[in-house]
Amino acid sequence: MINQIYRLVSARQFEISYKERSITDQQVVVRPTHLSICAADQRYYTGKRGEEAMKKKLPMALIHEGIGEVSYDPKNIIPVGTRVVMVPNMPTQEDEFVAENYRVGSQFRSSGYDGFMQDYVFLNRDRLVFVPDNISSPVAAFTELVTIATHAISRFEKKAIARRGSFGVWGDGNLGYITCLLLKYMYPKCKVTIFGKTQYKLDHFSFVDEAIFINDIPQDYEIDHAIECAGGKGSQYAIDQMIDICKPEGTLGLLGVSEFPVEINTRMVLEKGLTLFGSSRSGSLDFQNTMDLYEKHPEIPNYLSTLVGNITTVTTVKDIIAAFEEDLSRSWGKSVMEWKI
Ligand SMILES: NC(=O)C1=CN([C@@H]2O[C@H](COP(=O)(O)OP(=O)(O)OC[C@H]3O[C@@H](n4cnc5c(N)ncnc54)[C@H](OP(=O)(O)O)[C@@H]3O)[C@@H](O)[C@H]2O)C=CC1
Ligand SMILES: O=C(CO)[C@H](O)[C@H](O)COP(=O)(O)O
Ligand SMILES: [Zn+2]
Repeated sequence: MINQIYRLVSARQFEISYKERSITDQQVVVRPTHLSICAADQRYYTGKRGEEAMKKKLPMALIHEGIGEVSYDPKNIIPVGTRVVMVPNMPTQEDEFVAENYRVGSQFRSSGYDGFMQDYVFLNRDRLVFVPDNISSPVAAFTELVTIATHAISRFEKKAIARRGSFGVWGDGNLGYITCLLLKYMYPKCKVTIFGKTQYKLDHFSFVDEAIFINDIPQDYEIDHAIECAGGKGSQYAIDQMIDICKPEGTLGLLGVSEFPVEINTRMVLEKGLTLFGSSRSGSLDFQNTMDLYEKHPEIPNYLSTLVGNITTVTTVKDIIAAFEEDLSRSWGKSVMEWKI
């Protein structure tokens, strides 16, 4: 069959490519239905990803957050129409020690490999996760972003000292919201504090124990552990504060992506014996764990619906551009494309 792929060719410009795909018994064919825009897609769309990366990775279909409906399973196992989340990471080799999203050979859709902006996506069976009926499609669309927090918390669990009294999360946006929410459900006895910049954004974090403005942190304030979800230029400022107020032997998770290297106060990292860990992307297991968490705590997807910012129906390339532009102009929530092209 001929598949249509909607590729970014340069900043703010998409072109349709036609690719011949043969149907094999190895891959399930999925028709995307709801695609959600990530900050990483926006860095490519606006050209902020940097000249070298743009040159190396484009043309490329964007989007690595999305769900779809199974349109063909060569083994006839998954019924046509089944709603599935698509896992964007594609490992190419096994490693018993290194998680699939950190393996050198792994390929990630919308970062050097075509993302989900296609008529049909061909996926290995282990790259599909079923969506429970009670999860709305717009919320399910950004499951991948939720798995980023699931994955980071699972890494935290392996690295941190046993004290789990309090967490601080920096970044009053999508990832900060999700991370605070998961921490509240996974560590119900712990105090979770969001550190942010903007009152109306902080107002959304109704479930946290405390919200603090980054310019107004009380003197001698302390937390056990911290997670950075700010990204960009805000990362350095956030990491600085995290190092300052984290107790000795605390653990700092770094999730925000920055195009430029950031300075870190290593003297204080050493003095306090802090553990800093980076966490990027996620794997199939994180998707399944996230769905299990939704089933165990149906309040989580309810809270996540607060993040559905805008839904654009996409039937043309012009609509794709409109969705990306609208997303740039919005300061709260996720933008979802209802994929009807
Ligand atoms: N590690 C991974 O695998 C992944 C990383 N990311 C990255 O995580 C970051 C956040 O993504 P997302 O939540 O979607 O983006 P958002 O823009 O929704 O959130 C970032 C928020 O952090 C705020 N902020 C900026 N500086 C600070 C600071 N010093 N302290 C506290 N808050 C601050 C921003 O405010 P304002 O806008 O007013 O500056 C904004 O509200 C991005 O860099 C993104 O690329 C996303 C997905 C996966
Ligand atoms: O959003 C992400 C995962 O959900 C990552 O930030 C993204 O994969 C980074 O990719 P790139 O190196 O292409 O900017
Ligand atoms: Zn992303």
